[in-house]
Amino acid sequence: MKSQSQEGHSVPSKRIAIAGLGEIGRTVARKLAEGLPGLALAAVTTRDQAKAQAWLDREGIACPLVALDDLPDHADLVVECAPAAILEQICRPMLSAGKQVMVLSASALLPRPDLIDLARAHGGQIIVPTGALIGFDAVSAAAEGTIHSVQMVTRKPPKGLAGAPYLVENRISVEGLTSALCVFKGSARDAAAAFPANVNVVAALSLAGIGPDRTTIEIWADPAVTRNCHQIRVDADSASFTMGIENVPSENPKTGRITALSVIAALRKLTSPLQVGT
Ligand SMILES: NC(=O)C1=CN([C@@H]2O[C@H](COP(=O)(O)OP(=O)(O)OC[C@H]3O[C@@H](n4cnc5c(N)ncnc54)[C@H](O)[C@@H]3O)[C@@H](O)[C@H]2O)C=CC1
Ligand SMILES: O=C([O-])CC(=O)C(=O)O
Repeated sequence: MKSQSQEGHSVPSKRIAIAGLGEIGRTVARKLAEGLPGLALAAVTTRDQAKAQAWLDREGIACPLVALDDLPDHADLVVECAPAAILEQICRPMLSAGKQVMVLSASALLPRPDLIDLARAHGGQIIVPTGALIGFDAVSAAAEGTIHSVQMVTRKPPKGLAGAPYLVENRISVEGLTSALCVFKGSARDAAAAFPANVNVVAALSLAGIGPDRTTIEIWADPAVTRNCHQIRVDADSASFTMGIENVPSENPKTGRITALSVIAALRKLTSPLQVGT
């Protein structure tokens, strides 16, 4: 696969595969198929092959469907946008082959620091995009100095939290709420285990800043909000700042629409002659 450089030379494209053709995967696949400079959609891996093939045909996208283990043969970078449960299956073969994985299921990364060791040992790389959050530029800059605290408050419409393991195990119902209910307060590490598909954002934030044990979060099920709202307060020796984002939910109520766009922006940066932001 080749693409044209600005001088008109033909240069090999970076081959991108997508693992998980759901809300994020479909948007990213569409964009790659339309064209992103220096990047080529090289493969897709998904659970339901027939459904995925039907979608690719409808979209007019020609792209092989491959098995998880075969991803390293097809791609230089895999965008992991699949259920957290298969993070390891996606990362291990790619990282062992010295390749890159863009990880969206950041919650599943926290209990698996060995994947970072694997990347280090083989010259691979895990990239965690800002995803549904904001301000990792400032947080990672502040982390070069001393960050005293990172506190986050998340408010989601109840259906954006329904079914989370912590709610099920503790028999906390968020159905029919008439006022906001604080369903969790604790560390990013515990939140990621308790709400693995709902607050990947705090896992990613903790990796950008002071780690999963010192980053704290409150999670509210709030019937008064229609968006996935995140407020962050950082206190550091270089700056104090507060940041907020109100994400429009996608067809998957747990996932903000901006997430796939963050992936596309991060992919674009990989080959861009101009990079803005940390
Ligand atoms: N870091 C962040 O800011 C954010 C992370 N996320 C996370 O990103 C991931 C993807 O999110 P969505 O696209 O909204 O989820 P989704 O549920 O819409 O899509 C996941 C897709 O993976 C597919 N899948 C299931 N088993 C598979 C397998 N064995 N192999 C390949 N594909 C398989 C499913 O069929 C589905 O199409 C989730 O883990 C989600 O929690 C979501 C939003 C923000
Ligand atoms: O972090 C997540 O998994 C999703 C999220 O909160 C959002 O999209 O706003």
